[in-house]
Amino acid sequence: MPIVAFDQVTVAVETDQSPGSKVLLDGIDLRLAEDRIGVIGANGSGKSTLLRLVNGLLQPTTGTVTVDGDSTVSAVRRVRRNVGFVFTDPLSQLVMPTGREDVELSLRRSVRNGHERREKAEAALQRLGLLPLADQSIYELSGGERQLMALAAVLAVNPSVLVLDEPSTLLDLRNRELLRRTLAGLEQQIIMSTHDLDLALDMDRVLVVEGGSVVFDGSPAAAVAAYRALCLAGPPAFPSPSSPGTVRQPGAS
Ligand SMILES: Nc1ncnc2c1ncn2[C@@H]1O[C@H](COP(=O)(O)OP(=O)(O)OP(=O)(O)O)[C@@H](O)[C@H]1O
Repeated sequence: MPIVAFDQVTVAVETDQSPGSKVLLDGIDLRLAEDRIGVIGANGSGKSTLLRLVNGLLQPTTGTVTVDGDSTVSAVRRVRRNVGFVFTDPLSQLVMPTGREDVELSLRRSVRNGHERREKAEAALQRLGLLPLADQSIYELSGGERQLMALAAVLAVNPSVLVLDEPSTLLDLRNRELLRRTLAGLEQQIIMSTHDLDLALDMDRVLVVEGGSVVFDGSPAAAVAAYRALCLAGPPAFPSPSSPGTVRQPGAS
């Protein structure tokens, strides 16, 4: 598996509301080498910000993020070839009139031959049961259908790391199960944020993000318990340090 490493990462931005800098992430030190990594946490805790660092969509203010040793700043092109990113909102990703055209577009750089490209696009659509919808306008698809279409476009290029930002938000139960089965069958390393705690339990390792810090890092069951405690009882109701996994205090490096 690839290794995604965060070394002393902070992200800070300036906004009209905070002319100094607003810290979105602080003290992130991670070495992600497992096949399936989940990221959970409350709204606005910093999950998307963390994920966007992995393929260089966002650059750290301080510290470094690397994917198999490639910096997301100095080697961003190589990182982007290796890391596929699926956005929460499929309309921020799907730019062509139909899903088929979108999948073919994403293959344009890696597959020069038009016939081969069409075949690969067909296979990617087939894998997610999307062939019947492939030639329909993106705007005529339901939100969930679009979400699967965006996943198909990213999977078509076979990235070695797949980053998914809340991929099941728009999916019904049947399509959520299709997503689970599809993800389970992939050889890629997966890093996924989700509010769906069942999906989180499918992972090998789960990070809990709160207030821009990773406050728990460990097994899925322990992480979900930590997150529930955090939400329901309020901080600092984390599991005791003897629980499986690592409890981290916000801001600690
Ligand atoms: N460019 C930006 N400028 C200012 N604030 C930002 C910026 N990007 C994100 N934020 C803020 O940073 C915090 C974390 O945002 P982020 O999108 O990472 O949260 P999240 O955990 O993914 O939330 P959700 O579960 O609601 O999707 C939020 O308070 C958000 O408003």
